[in-house]
Amino acid sequence: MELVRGVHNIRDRHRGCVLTIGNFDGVHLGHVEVLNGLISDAKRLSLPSTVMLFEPQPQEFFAKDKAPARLTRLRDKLTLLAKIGIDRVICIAFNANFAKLDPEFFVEGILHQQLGVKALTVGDDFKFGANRAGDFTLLEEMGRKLAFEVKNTASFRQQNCRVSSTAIRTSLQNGDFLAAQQMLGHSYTISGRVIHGWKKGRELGFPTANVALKRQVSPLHGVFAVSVATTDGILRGVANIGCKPTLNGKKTLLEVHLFDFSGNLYGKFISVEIVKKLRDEQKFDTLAQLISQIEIDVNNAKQCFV
Ligand SMILES: Cc1cc2nc3c(=O)[nH]c(=O)nc-3n(C[C@H](O)[C@H](O)[C@H](O)COP(=O)(O)O)c2cc1C
Ligand SMILES: Nc1ncnc2c1ncn2[C@@H]1O[C@H](COP(=O)(O)OP(=O)(O)O)[C@@H](O)[C@H]1O
Repeated sequence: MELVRGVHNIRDRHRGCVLTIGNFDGVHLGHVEVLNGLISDAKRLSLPSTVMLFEPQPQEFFAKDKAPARLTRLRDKLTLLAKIGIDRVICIAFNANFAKLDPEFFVEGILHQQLGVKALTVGDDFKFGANRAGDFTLLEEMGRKLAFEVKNTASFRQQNCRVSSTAIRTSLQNGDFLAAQQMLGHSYTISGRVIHGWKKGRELGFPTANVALKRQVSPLHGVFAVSVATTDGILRGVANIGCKPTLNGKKTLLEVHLFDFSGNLYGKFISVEIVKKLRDEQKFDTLAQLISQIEIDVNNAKQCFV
């Protein structure tokens, strides 16, 4: 799969494609439905299936810290899109200039002239351009004028509910990982590089691999049983997503203590699959109390895997 970063990197050889546009946060089953339609159109027209996505996601650009927590960071979106069989991703830097683009210019200048779109698929609620003034009706009109097909995909539903990133976040927040997994079509994982922490974990007897959450502010908080993909294979463990109030921490981190492991993970990329919530994070009066509780957490997490 080819990745094109930014409008300025679109070249003549990218002209002629079948396109869909969106955030694809989670790359859930609703997205997969759209993407499979895109791939079959691409085959029919013998053109590359192309996904245009935005980084940061527009809501993150506008609402900053108040934007909803992300389900998947760009790297994981790209892995999932490649697995589905998408040929090309165009990742647009969503900034103040892009947000100001006139909807007609976006369609005529970028989609038509630069990308030579022959078929465009968008979700049923797609809005675009300055003030979200562009909509499906405008796309249809411009498609007729500029000779490209326009398709609107109906909502993908499960048990009478529309599968959406919001519904998945809600399931995760309610601790219903099974429902989240059913909507995602894959398990919920948080991934990232292991960074240095306060080196307190080893003193407490529970070293923890710390993952910075960056854009993927977690929709989850608390202590969880986890299954972790590392370069040493799949390992099990227990994780805390929180700011460690007992040590007066401020920043939310994902910290994982792996069972039966004593290697060095700094700088390595790990994917943490959340299996079950064990409890909420707590502020303890003493470190001894925290250690006793983590011992209980370890036992409870191990029970999840028997
Ligand atoms: C299973 C588990 C549960 C934890 N629960 C809490 C908690 O309830 N409250 C808290 O303040 N810190 C909690 N922590 C975080 C520890 O305080 C933290 O791992 C420790 O301070 C080490 O930090 P470091 O990796 O930066 O050295 C937990 C850690 C783990 C592994
Ligand atoms: N069982 C284990 N689980 C997690 N990390 C481990 C384990 N054993 C060793 N490590 C290593 O130790 C580091 C964590 O030790 P810790 O004292 O908590 O330091 P830090 O505060 O930098 O995270 C991890 O990043 C990893 O490289």
